[in-house]
Amino acid sequence: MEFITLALAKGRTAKESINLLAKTGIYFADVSNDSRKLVFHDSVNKVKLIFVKAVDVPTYVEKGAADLGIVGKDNIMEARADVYEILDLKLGQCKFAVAGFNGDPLTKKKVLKVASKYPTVAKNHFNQKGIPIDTIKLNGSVELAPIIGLADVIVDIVESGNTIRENGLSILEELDSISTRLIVNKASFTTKSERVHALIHTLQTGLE
Ligand SMILES: Nc1ncnc2c1ncn2[C@@H]1O[C@H](COP(=O)(O)OP(=O)(O)OP(=O)(O)O)[C@@H](O)[C@H]1O
Ligand SMILES: O=P(O)(O)OC[C@H]1O[C@H](OP(=O)(O)OP(=O)(O)O)[C@H](O)[C@@H]1O
Repeated sequence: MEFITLALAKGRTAKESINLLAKTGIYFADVSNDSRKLVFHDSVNKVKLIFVKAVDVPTYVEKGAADLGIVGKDNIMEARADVYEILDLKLGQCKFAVAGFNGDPLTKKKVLKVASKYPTVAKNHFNQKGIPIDTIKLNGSVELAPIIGLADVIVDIVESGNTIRENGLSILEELDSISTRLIVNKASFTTKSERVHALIHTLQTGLE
């Protein structure tokens, strides 16, 4: 039997994802927090696990470098990758929100300056509302942008709300709910149908 390749997002959801896989019997003996290793094998179930930066998982799966991927809905939406989104793994639950200073009307400015790690998501949202924006792509500490005057508002992830609160910002609009999803390469879904469906079924059972 050939190995099937699963791309797993590094970062805050990695440990829980690996625990979920282990619960279903897909087990990688040498995975450890301290290791810098990026490729692991479950030779019983013939699954090859590759550790990929979260933002890159949709690309690996769309291009067929991985048959399946485990990644946040935020990264799937931003990448607009042509993949199948199959399961909600219910990990990494948070939501997208527009945040800024309370009382700042969103439409006062001619062109709203929006800072985000997710410029495509931000553009889509404000396009739908007919509000013209300039996006400023940042890679972290996005909440700084309105404070420093780099942007009027941000589009970012909110979970506990602590980061927003502790930086004197408020949620101005709540957008999509986010959680970790299982995605599948479209060709693999057909050509490796048996293996892919078995893995989907295994994960589904683990979620129950
Ligand atoms: N505060 C949060 N609470 C819950 N889930 C979150 C939170 N922030 C991010 N996530 C989810 O976890 C995934 C991984 O987040 P993480 O911050 O580890 O990735 P990243 O932003 O790619 O990391 P890095 O900061 O190293 O670039 C995100 O894509 C998102 O789906
Ligand atoms: O509502 P909270 O529970 O405070 O979580 C939200 C924060 O978590 C994420 O940041 P992350 O920790 O990935 O740091 P970053 O600034 O480097 O993106 C996100 O971008 C928010 O800043």
